[in-house]
Amino acid sequence: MARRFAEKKLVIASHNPGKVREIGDLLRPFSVEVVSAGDLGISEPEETGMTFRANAELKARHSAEASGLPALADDSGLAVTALNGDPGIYSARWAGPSKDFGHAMQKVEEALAGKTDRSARFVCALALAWPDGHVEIFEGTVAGDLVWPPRGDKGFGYDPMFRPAGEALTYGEIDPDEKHATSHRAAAFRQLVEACFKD
Ligand SMILES: O=c1nc[nH]c2c1ncn2[C@H]1C[C@H](O)[C@@H](COP(=O)(O)OP(=O)(O)OP(=O)(O)O)O1
Ligand SMILES: [Mg+2]
Repeated sequence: MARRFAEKKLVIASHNPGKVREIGDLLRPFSVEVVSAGDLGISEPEETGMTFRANAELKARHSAEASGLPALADDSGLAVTALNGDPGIYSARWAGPSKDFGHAMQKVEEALAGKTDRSARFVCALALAWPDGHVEIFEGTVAGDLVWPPRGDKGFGYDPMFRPAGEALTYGEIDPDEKHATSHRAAAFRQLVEACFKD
């Protein structure tokens, strides 16, 4: 049995403003006060894990220990089929220290040159850690394909080149509420809510 969340306050253990915004939106229906790791001055831990789950867990533990509050971390990325799952857990690192996703998307497009399979998926692992060391982890994915050139500025990261299956628009173009209903983050979040937040 998963541990239920019974506290009033939660740290969003992310330094990515796009994610903090999306996770804040997803948590809005639940009466929990949220604060981000950045707001609390918590450092960004080194992401030494080899899986999304391991990195989500280490980020959540780091913020829970630093704050004494439960903490929710997200480790996510774009897995491109023809690139054997790259950039995967290295999705943020492909954007370099200046977090330039125009550059990161260009790198993906260059790596895809000459390949016909443009399918990809976004993966999201969410880890909820309590200060006593207990952790719950959930994973979600969304399938789609990659367009070029990138389109739209409503999302973040690789959103402008990702078109979810069955959609004409990219995640950069669609309404954020629709992304929240269908994304990898939403899929992981539904499991988290089912296991930890529902009465
Ligand atoms: O919905 C998404 N739409 C577009 N791009 C996305 C999405 N979800 C993850 N991504 C890409 C960009 C992000 O930078 C990287 C995750 O890397 P990841 O280490 O998990 O996050 P991060 O370093 O940006 O922030 P933090 O670790 O503080 O939570 O994958
Ligand atoms: Mg990161």
